[in-house]
Amino acid sequence: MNSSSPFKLIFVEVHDLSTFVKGPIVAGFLLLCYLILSWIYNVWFHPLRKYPGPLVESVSNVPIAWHMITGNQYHWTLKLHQKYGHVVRVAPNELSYISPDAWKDIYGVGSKLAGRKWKGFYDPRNPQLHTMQGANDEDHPKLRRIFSPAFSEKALRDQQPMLKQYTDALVVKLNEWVQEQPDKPIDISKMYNYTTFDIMGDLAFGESLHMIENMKYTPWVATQFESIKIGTLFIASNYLPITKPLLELFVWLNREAFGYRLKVAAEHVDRRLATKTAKPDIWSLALREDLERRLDLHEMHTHGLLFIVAGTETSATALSGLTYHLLTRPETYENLTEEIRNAFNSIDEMTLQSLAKLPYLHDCVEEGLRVYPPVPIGLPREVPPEGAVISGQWVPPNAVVYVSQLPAYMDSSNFRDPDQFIPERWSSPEYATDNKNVLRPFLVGARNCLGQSLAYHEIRLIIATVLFHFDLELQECSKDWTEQKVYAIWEKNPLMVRLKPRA
Ligand code: HEM
Repeated sequence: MNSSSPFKLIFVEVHDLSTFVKGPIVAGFLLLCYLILSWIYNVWFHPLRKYPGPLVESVSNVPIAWHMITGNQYHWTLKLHQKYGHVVRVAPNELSYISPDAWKDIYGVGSKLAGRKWKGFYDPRNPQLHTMQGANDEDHPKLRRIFSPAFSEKALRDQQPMLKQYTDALVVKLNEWVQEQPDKPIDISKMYNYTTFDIMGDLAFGESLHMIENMKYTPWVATQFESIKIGTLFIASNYLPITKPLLELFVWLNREAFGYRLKVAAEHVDRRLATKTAKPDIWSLALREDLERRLDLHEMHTHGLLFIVAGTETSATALSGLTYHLLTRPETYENLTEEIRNAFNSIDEMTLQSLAKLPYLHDCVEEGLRVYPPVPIGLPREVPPEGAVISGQWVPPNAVVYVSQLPAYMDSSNFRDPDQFIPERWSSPEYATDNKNVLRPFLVGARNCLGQSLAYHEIRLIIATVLFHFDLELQECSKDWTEQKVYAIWEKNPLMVRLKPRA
């Protein structure tokens, strides 16, 4: 035996073992060879080798998958950007950006990447993607044209009575709470969720989900949070293909549960379609006669599901973040409350249009979206076969790229005092050097958020209604409320506040 050759040593010794033991040893050896070769390739030959990033992240997908499943992706990406600058190689084939120009290059109008949603993140089996959100570049504008009239300023004006109906119901419930148990704190974040779900139920299904009324989630709505969290496991498995068979088995074993979300959405949509109603909801505008593209029944169901997923938790998250930050900065809270209470003598005077004109409310909402964006991570796109120039640098085909939202908003190269909640930065010359156009919580370009105007109206109306009627006090147990995990979206903790009817 030649003792100078370790490979020979292994093979000779393996040769003497039983086949039962030999198999795993050979497989392990081959796996090790594969890993070493791929590490060498990733460091010295990979087309992204020139991009800055830590060595381990550049050679292996384990760190990104780990941070994803432990809910730590945002904090980890932020640290990497603070160390390596505006673009970081966060995984062998993946780049994260935090510069304003990257928004335009990746998602902007005319970008060839905008519609190339990375399948590792946007799983084609997810029914929510059998919609405009998952449509190709040819079909997307046609589908979007079907629904955009339902989100126009005119439609939103028509929907105002419905929006006010739910904010009134919220006030009734909050008043009942205060009268029955004046000293007992309430989870205001949950109340916001109930409100946005009831509103979207009305818009997408023509009926309330009765969550404000019952003060609890329906089982169907509760599965939305679980499914998003489980979804993170599926995304992570794309980085570690070895785990895929296990997850596939899990899907197969739970196939009924996976179908449940679409099934219930379909029942709601069917009920709405069977109702002849003059209500100005989404379907009254989406089923017009003059359309070049018609939806089949499955697409109606999947779009119903999309609106509920996209248009509820997001707005409620923005509201919760805004409320928390207002309550941690008493001066700001008082200024905003004063602006709202001075602007209206009664709640009936409060309209979507009048709220949109309140300057301090505007600045607070923008700042709330900056420090606590509902989608804090990056939404990945795949570079097309011809490659692309992003933020002034060439990126090779098939690389996965995105702008990481919260890391971009928390970086001192974009904002002065980035981790402070300072609404004044949106209007004061003191903050003129802030890179304000990096704030894109609704994305940019043709694939941006269809419900952006609705979301702004909802956020303004709900926060203004609450502050008009009540004084709020943050409870000690929620002092560190933003210390939360992120599973694509925030895993929100209860936001406990004490309410007092305004004096
Ligand atoms: C603060 C609240 C909201 C935020 C931050 C937000 C953010 C976003 C973002 C980042 C996207 C792009 C998703 C992607 O590329 O994967 C998106 C898409 C979308 N959002 Fe929102 N959203 C909000 C509220 C709403 C509301 C109230 C609706 C109403 C139903 C809505 C409906 C949609 C739809 C339909 C899309 C898909 C658009 C397309 O693919 O063309 N969103 N939203």
